[in-house]
Amino acid sequence: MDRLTAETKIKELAKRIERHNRLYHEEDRPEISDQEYDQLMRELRELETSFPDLQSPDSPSLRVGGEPLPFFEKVVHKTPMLSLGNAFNEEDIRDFDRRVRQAVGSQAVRYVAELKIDGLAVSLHYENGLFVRGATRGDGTTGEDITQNLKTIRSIPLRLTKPLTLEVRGEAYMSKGAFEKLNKEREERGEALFANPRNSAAGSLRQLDPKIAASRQLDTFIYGIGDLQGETVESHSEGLDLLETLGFMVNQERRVFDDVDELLAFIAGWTEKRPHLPYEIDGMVIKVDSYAQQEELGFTAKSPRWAIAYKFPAEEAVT
Ligand SMILES: NC(=O)c1cnc(N)c2cc(Br)sc12
Repeated sequence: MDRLTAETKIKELAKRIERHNRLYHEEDRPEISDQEYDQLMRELRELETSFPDLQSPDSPSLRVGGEPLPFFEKVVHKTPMLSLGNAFNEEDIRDFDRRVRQAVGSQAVRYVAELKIDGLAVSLHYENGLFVRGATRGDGTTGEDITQNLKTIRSIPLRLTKPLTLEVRGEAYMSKGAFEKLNKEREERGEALFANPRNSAAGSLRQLDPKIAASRQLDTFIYGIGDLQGETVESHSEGLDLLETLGFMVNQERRVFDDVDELLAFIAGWTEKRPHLPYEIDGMVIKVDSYAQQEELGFTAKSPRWAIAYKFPAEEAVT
């Protein structure tokens, strides 16, 4: 096949596969069988193998994973990935609020409260709207390059809706349902079981063979901007809205609060509702919304003064 024909065929196959992905994953109304879908993917991968420079950086073939890596490269994060101070009760949250208000003086303070997803923290780097590198948190400064594994997660966009250069942070996780299904399959194969969804997500993403990550139902919630070129946002909630517009999966259970009592009621509410979520959370994250106030508050040696993690008490084991 000549190059021009191959280029046309690759574009046509990618378009068809993306349409069937949407029909299957988003609309739950597949039009072709798994075998027919696999055949389309085989044709695309064969052409991309014959003409590697014709593989688009957002090709659907990247979702199934390529060859295993010999090892993971190290990645230095553009800005360090945070670790958060912890709060364990209402008084700790009120102390946090008092410290914040003392530091910002008479200014009004708005908080954003979000669910603290129990998964594996990841950093995703995009250049001109294309996903180019993804890494684990590691020690907060240096992580492992798990780009090929992350490209198999469908909720991670390979191409953003705008050609921006930015670095975002989030959590890769496995839902409770996917975790139960995976462990059932492993039990039937006589394999060791994963202890919990977080371990299974971390274990899946730290495999050198990306086909393993591709075979696991992993998902993401993106919750932070590490570096942003070409756009300005003034607050964390505005940043989350931008992330959603760009095509990232941003958790909907977020709320802004101007009053600490309402914030505490929201936290109490999720303590009750937590077992009914389809994914595991281990607490709530409360952040000062205004970036200007975050700047003013700064960091301690370990973590930001403008955020705190409220940790839920350990869930009683379900007997
Ligand atoms: N929404 C958030 O900020 C959030 C959610 N889930 C998490 N596991 C974490 C961890 C840090 Br550090 S922030 C954060």
